[in-house]
Amino acid sequence: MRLRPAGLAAAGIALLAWTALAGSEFTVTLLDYIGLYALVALGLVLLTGIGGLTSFGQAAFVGLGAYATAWLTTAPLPGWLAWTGGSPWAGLLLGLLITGGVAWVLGTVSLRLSGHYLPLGTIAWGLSLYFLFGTLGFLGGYTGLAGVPPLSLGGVALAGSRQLFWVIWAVLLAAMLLVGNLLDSREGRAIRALRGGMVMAESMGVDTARSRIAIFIIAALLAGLSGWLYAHMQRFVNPTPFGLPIGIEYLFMAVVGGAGHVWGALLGAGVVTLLKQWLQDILPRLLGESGNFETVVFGILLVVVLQRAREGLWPALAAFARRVLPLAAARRPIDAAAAPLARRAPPARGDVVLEARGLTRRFGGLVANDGVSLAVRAGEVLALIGPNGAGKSTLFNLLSGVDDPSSGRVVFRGRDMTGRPSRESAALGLGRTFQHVRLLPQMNVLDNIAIGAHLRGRPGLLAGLCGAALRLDRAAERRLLAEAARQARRVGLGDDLHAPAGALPLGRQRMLEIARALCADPCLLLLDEPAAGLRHLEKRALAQVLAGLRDEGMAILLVEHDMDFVMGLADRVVVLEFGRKIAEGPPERVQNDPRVLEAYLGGVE
Ligand SMILES: Nc1ncnc2c1ncn2[C@@H]1O[C@H](COP(=O)(O)OP(=O)(O)OP(=O)(O)O)[C@@H](O)[C@H]1O
Repeated sequence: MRLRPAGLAAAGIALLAWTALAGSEFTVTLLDYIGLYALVALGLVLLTGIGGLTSFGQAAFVGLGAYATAWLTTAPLPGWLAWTGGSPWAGLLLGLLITGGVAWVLGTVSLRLSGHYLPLGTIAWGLSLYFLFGTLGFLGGYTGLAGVPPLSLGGVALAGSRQLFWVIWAVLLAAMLLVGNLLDSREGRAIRALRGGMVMAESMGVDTARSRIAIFIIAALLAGLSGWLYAHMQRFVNPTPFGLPIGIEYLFMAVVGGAGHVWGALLGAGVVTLLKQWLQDILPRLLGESGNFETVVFGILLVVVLQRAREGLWPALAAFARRVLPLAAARRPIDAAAAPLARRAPPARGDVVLEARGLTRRFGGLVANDGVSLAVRAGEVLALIGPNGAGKSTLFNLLSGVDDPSSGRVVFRGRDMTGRPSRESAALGLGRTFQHVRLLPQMNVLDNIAIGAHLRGRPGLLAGLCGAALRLDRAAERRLLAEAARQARRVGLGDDLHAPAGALPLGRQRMLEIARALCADPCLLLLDEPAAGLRHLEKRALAQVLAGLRDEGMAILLVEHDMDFVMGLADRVVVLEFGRKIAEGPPERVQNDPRVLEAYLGGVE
């Protein structure tokens, strides 16, 4: 008999409940702290491990949640808040509102930063909020606010750690369930796509700025929720637990546990909290003097984890469990009977789909594209060729909305798309692949392909996030996955649906990118060197797929260096040299054009 992961989780929860009932006061208090820390680490899993945005400032959001409720429940309230009666539940509402609002403002400002500037930005506001907590008189300065009342449910005060245990862990498990649901959805794929790079995500139609803000706010709300529980557990708040060192510790928990996995948050919080406790006991005894030696050990451990198990402990633990336990594979069934997704009205064969009108792109003094014009029609394959550095990739970026021309216009399906973001072209039916494949290697083939269908399931962001978290999106999700499976089969990936995309050989990864583009129901495909790195048979299969798509009326523009591939497939060829178009026409004519031979061979006798 095979064990189901959900069964294992239920056994773990039962063990936890038993520990809470039978364990000592000390053990239960430790479990309470693990639960509180895991809530914050869960936000970091979403934000950092999955969304790729590193934050050192989460402790400050915990502080906002804690101070909001501590103030509301202890201070003399102004008239407009009198209706709350100083209730902890109103404190929760206020805390979440303040945390969400501050996160929205900070996110709007700091998520514009990229690379290492973003973590530096989070350190800056993490420090600022910490000092703000200590400076504001009505928050009690560095002494803090005392006399915070306990939570009460149905008239029963939850004053002890044993009673609070049930609340903390119920909140944590519910949050883990909701975040897990969210990640297993259309919005979740969009969030995961952020890690594959903004260019890829935007090309699939994801509004990356909105998705980044959304996960930033969700992570902050989870931290604020933890702060609320913390304040009513401690019954006292001061700034110390909300400073930068604790912010770093939260990140440490997520990284150690496995920042890319929901369960990694719990594992990391558990391991770090227990280890810290143990080290604080044992190190002073071993060394014969007191001090924060555990911090030194944590620093060393972090280096070891980053070197030896960069993905954290959870993937290693899961792999071990798969080896020793008869675990059932978690495969989502594909509902072949799911209603097909709606399709866009295709352009008539022969209609101009995409036009470049006098495109020029200058990089300083270098003119990478110089007044290039071309048109791609429905039902044809147009190949863009030219020696290295001729300006093909630059033109591709202009046509797909990744870059803006210095002058000239891009017209797609009759609309001027010059200067518009690539997701708007994607919405109009432009699908693309990349010169260097961009996919999510850990995610399976099916989900990678389904990212392409992002714009074909269309609830707004908030409805999408809530619907996914509450599993209200299952019917739509079945249709998206059925479509992804259909496209996978179309390019010959039908047997690889559940394999991690990173495990495929390069040729099949390129096919995956084509299936992902097809999943968007495009009328134009831009393929950047699709045959690069493919073996002979793979190239033949690719040519067959592309010829089939052309016969269905697809417009295809491809950049390619492999001349046999181009000449066998293309209906027309455009040749660039030094950024200028030097020839255009059917393959046989272009092949014999003296200017083309000159460009490629450096002259003809
Ligand atoms: N972001 C940039 N900044 C400065 N110069 C650039 C930039 N992108 C491209 N270039 C320059 O523009 C010219 C055209 O480059 P591009 O990559 O478009 O050529 P290509 O035909 O795609 O070459 P390859 O076949 O080698 O990929 C090159 O001289 C390149 O160095």
